[in-house]
Amino acid sequence: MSLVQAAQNADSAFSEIPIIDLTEVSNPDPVVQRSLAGQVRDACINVGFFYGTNLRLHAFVELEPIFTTTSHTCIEQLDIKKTPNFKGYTAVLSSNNDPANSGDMHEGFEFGWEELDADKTANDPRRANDGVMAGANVWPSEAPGFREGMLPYYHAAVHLGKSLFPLFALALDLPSDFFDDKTRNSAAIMRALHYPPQTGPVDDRVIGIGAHTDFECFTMLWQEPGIQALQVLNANKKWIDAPPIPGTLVINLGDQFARWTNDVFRSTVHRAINRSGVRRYSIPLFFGTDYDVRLEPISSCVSEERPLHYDVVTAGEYVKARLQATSCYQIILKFVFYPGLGTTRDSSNSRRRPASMSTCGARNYQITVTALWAESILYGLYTILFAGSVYILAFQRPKRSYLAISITLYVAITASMILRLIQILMGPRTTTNSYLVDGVGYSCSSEPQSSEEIHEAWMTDLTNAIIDATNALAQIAADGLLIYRCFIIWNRKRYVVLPLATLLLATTACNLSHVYYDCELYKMVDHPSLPDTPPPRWFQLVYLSSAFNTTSNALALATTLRCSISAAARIWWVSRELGRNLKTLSGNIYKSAILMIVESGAIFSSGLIATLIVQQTAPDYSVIFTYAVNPLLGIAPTLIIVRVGMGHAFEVTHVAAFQSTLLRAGTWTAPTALTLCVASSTGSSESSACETRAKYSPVNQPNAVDSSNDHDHDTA
Ligand SMILES: O=C(O)CCC(=O)C(=O)O
Ligand SMILES: [Fe+2]
Repeated sequence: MSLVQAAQNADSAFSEIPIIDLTEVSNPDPVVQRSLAGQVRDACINVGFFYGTNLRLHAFVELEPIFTTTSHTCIEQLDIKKTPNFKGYTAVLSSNNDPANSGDMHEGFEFGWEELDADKTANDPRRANDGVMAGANVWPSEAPGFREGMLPYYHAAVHLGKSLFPLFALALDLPSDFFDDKTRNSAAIMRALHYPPQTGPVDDRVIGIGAHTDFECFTMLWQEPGIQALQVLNANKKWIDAPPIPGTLVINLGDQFARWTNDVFRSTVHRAINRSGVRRYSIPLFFGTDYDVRLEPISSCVSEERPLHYDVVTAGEYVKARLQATSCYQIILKFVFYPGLGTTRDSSNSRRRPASMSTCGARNYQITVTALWAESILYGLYTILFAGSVYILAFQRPKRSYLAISITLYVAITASMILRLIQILMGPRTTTNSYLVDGVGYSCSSEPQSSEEIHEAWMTDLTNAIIDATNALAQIAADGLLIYRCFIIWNRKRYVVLPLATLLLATTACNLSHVYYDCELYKMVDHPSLPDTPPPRWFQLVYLSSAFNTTSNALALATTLRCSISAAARIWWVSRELGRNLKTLSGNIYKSAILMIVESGAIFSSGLIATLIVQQTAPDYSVIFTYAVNPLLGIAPTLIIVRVGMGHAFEVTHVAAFQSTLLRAGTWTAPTALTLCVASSTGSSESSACETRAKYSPVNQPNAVDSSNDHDHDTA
């Protein structure tokens, strides 16, 4: 009978799970293999589950310490939501396998391939291809025996799992080595699960593990003897018990096989409820193909009467989408801080110390209040500076554009501060009941969010979108000014500012994309029929928004830093040359340093760098820096604007005449083409320009300078 015919005639109203003796699983005799494959084929087509007996695999793993002795602080550090690769600890109720349910009543610990000698795994090139799971396992430091106990069992189970693939291949009328090149990297994930007992009336929406299918090729499940919990759904929608049978493993098919076989092999729905009155342990090993393998249907499983059931995706894409939908159930909020740098994750899965859940509750509130204080104090200083800039520039018509930049910056930064304040005042639960990892806010409690919390989360997402837009505007104004100043300081050399302008353009494009995806996110959560579990598009949007935010932050930092370095370098060089040649600057080193810091916008770049460092080293406190850096974005350019207004700004103008004057006077020794003058920036301050020159010129010949070249080049 063909596979398609067998599937059409399948009898899936089973009342028990078949048992297959796998003693001979490694016997190469084709007759033995075919007989075994026949039994496997029947079980896979009709039930999707079977018990394997005589496996010579001994799971004796002591799970007690990991779930009872290990301290909560230790284990919470390894929360799966804080690791970048879905490995680590899952708390009770923090995953949800059945979208109709409210959370799974189990906790678990998840890990993947690792050599017993951990150093070997780190350098194993085969592991580079582990898709969403790529990256090291995490192990609880307080239970060192856990790793040593689990890994030998893991290796033995993976070995056994590999030996089952030829049987599945033969069962599908394929050559026995069909899966060899698709299972080179053992995409095998093991979970140690602990089910607390559920006694008394049990809410059907909160059970051990809700109804689900597994997502890999097949699962090999060890169950603690003597405790019934696992149930399998038959075609009559009846739950059939699959009790533990000593010496066996339950083997069930997952969605990868269902996709590959166009549902000829069944990925059967199952669940677990521990009503035994005592806690229960189980250890599933989810065995998939390599993540880059495309789940293309086997041709013998597709026909006219059985058309294609699924789109083709890679195993990695499929597993990732399912993992996200299951384990991120609690993520409702999305915060992105400016300038951010709220998210600094690089996409290469590099591990960083996550913000810990210890910032939840009152502590988070305290940190937020401290951050607000820091921001307010700096904002106060900024306001004084801004008022000063308006006072100085209000009557200087040629400098109207400086005044416009100062006002734009102040309005944008004030708006973002006010919005942030509104966000905090309107979202007290969010402030006290969430923690941040990589720019995504998580609820601290494992309870599903109340409608008030969800409402607050919407508000947060909305205000975030607006704050991001105002920050984008402030960024353009601030960086635009810095770049323009560089242009002036570098004597209008285009090659200096063109790369900076390109960087600013790229930053703006990323910022706008970031705002766009924030708005899309808001639109999505604002929908009246928001599903309990975030749909895949939600994750896509969070990912895109975060990716653009990270990129724009990186570009903004690059732009600001390059501007600061270019300006500071030029100022330093010019001052040094002056000092060396005119020999009167030695007393002004201090002044030059201040000049370099203020006029290069280094105050802001230093703030950004400090924020990044704190995010990496003490992420719990990074909020304080993230808030404080906001007014700095205004302070740095406004300081420059004030100096320009007062006629003290550093200008390197085209004063060949000055140089030649000095040369003529025999005081100029630099062989370079340095053309410089420290002067004020307006035509009206001509005298102060000359004074400055006079001060720097030992021969005191200001009148010899051709002032016609010396008029303000800076009438932006
Ligand atoms: O623990 C069990 O019995 C079932 C576990 C399971 O189905 C799973 O983790 O996918
Ligand atoms: Fe399962």
